Amino acid sequence: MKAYWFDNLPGDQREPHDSGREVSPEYLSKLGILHYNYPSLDSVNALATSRSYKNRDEITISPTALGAVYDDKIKAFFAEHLHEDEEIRYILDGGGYFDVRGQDDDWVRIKLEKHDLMIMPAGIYHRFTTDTQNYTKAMRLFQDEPKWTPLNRGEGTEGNQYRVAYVKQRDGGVAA
Ligand SMILES: CSCCC(=O)/C(O)=C/O
Ligand SMILES: [Fe+2]
Repeated sequence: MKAYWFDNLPGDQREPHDSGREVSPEYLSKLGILHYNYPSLDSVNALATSRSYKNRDEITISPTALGAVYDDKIKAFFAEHLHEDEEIRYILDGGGYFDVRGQDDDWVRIKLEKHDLMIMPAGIYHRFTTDTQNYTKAMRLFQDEPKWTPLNRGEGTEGNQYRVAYVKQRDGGVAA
């Protein structure tokens, strides 16, 4: 895993877009992002149990696996959105980038590789893309229903109760 500020330059979303400015694990944890490297599924299972996760699935995101819909799929994942539940993503093979919004609304890019596991809080604005390998195989762990439900930013998300609670927690309990 490596985290850095996104460079905001135009170009293919799958390129690194590395500004050269690293983001520390402390800052990520302030945003509510936790990261582990788990070579064994035993650790993933233990974490899932400790956080009461009930469901999981596996997804392969590649032109071979998805065929003609690959481009549409990575466009959909790259639209800025939030989820109303905490989510765990565990990279089984390949890699990819999660971009999450920092406190000043700038993008932090998180590069995930095989055996990286990330916990993302409910309410954080984010997006995902494959990298230039065009191959991500991931386990998605869900606290409840095994459903990927994105709420795109701007469609009433500012007043969403999970968004409001997330911002309050992130900013130390002081409403913005
Ligand atoms: C790498 S898992 C697929 C993407 C995903 O689950 C998600 O929530 C993108 O924002
Ligand atoms: Fe998402």
